[in-house]
Amino acid sequence: MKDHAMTGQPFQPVALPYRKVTVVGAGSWGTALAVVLARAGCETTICGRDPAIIDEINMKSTTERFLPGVTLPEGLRGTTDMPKALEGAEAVLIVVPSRSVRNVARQVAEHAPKETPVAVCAKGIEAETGLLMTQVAEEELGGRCVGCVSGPTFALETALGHPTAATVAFPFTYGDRLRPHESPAVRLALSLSTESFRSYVSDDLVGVEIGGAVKNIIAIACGLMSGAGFAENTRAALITRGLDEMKALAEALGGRRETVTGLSGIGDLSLTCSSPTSRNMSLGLQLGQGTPRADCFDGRPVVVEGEMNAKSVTDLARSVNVAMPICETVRSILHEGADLGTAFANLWARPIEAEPRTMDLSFTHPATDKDIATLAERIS
Ligand SMILES: NC(=O)C1=CN([C@@H]2O[C@H](COP(=O)(O)OP(=O)(O)OC[C@H]3O[C@@H](n4cnc5c(N)ncnc54)[C@H](O)[C@@H]3O)[C@@H](O)[C@H]2O)C=CC1
Ligand SMILES: O=C(CO)COP(=O)(O)O
Repeated sequence: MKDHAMTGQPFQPVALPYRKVTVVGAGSWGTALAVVLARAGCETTICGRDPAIIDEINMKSTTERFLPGVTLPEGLRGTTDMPKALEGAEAVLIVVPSRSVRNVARQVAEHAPKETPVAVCAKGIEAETGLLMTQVAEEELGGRCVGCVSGPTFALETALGHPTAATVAFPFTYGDRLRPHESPAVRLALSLSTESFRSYVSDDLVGVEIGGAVKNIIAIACGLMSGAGFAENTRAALITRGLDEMKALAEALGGRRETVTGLSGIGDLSLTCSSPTSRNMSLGLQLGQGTPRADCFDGRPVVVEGEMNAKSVTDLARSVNVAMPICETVRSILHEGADLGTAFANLWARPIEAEPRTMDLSFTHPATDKDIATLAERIS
């Protein structure tokens, strides 16, 4: 690195924030991210498919369904016209539920400038393919640079300006063309920087995305157990062992262990497993209390990523021989008709294992069928 001619200090390369960004997806998280971008001084367009929501954003600067009580920044404009929204965009954020990412990425590919980087902000694994969201988007986006934004970020708190931090992940190198300071991660992190929103950068897309996909399932597990009447010991055990499942899957897929201890891993896991604000935790709580699935959230359709992802994540884990007993338990309850009490009693009665799991040891658990039945009875 060259020294600065005047000061003799090492020359620091300058990265510039993106100045014109389009957010595709006008739900809670898309709008909250658009709020951050607009507050950071970025020319921000939000592209949604529901004209009533977009009219409310443009005419009243509110979106009561998604961010109740928030006044949106004046500069934030909404549209349902995707080609217009993507015209001249320097960066694009795709913020729709994971099951819609492929479809939306395909539309973005048609209309966004060829060089525009795209960050996917959904948390999940594609059911049909087992691909990460960035891999799904990459398949559709014709060579554009693809990354993601993830972290412990409840949308409403973010939009209300509560101090929040997230990780922006993109590749740092492209062959020998890009250097870290030229990565879209740094430029987007600068665009996502305000007095209350702090961005970190990473090039470990696998580690970041596995964190986001797995934490939702563990949050459902925590909700189920809290709803069934158990307390903090149980939740702490599920969070800690859930982190171990996250770490094992991330590493098996080529992610880095230290990423899992960052914002997108333990950060998001601890947030989502600790608060009924989380839709995933809340679904678990309601089911654990015995509410029928159709009556959860008063019958409103709500995005609960962990529900479908309990299946896609465990399918992926099975394909790479990673044991994820908590996620498997949630899957068995949500998708295979397992009884909540019996499933959790069996989870607790698994053979004794070593911590960390890299030590390959296991012993038979002394619990008898009667012990398991007694615990199952307490949970049901
Ligand atoms: N709400 C939150 O606090 C956070 C959510 N996320 C993630 O962001 C993703 C989106 O979640 P939310 O915004 O909360 O959901 P939401 O339910 O609030 O909004 C989803 C939006 O996506 C739109 N959409 C769905 N399918 C579409 C399609 N095919 N084309 C165009 N628009 C489509 C819907 O119309 C809706 O506006 C999820 O993967 C979630 O896990 C991530 C961080 C925080
Ligand atoms: O991802 C989130 C916070 O980081 C939002 O969690 P829920 O989808 O469970 O509400």
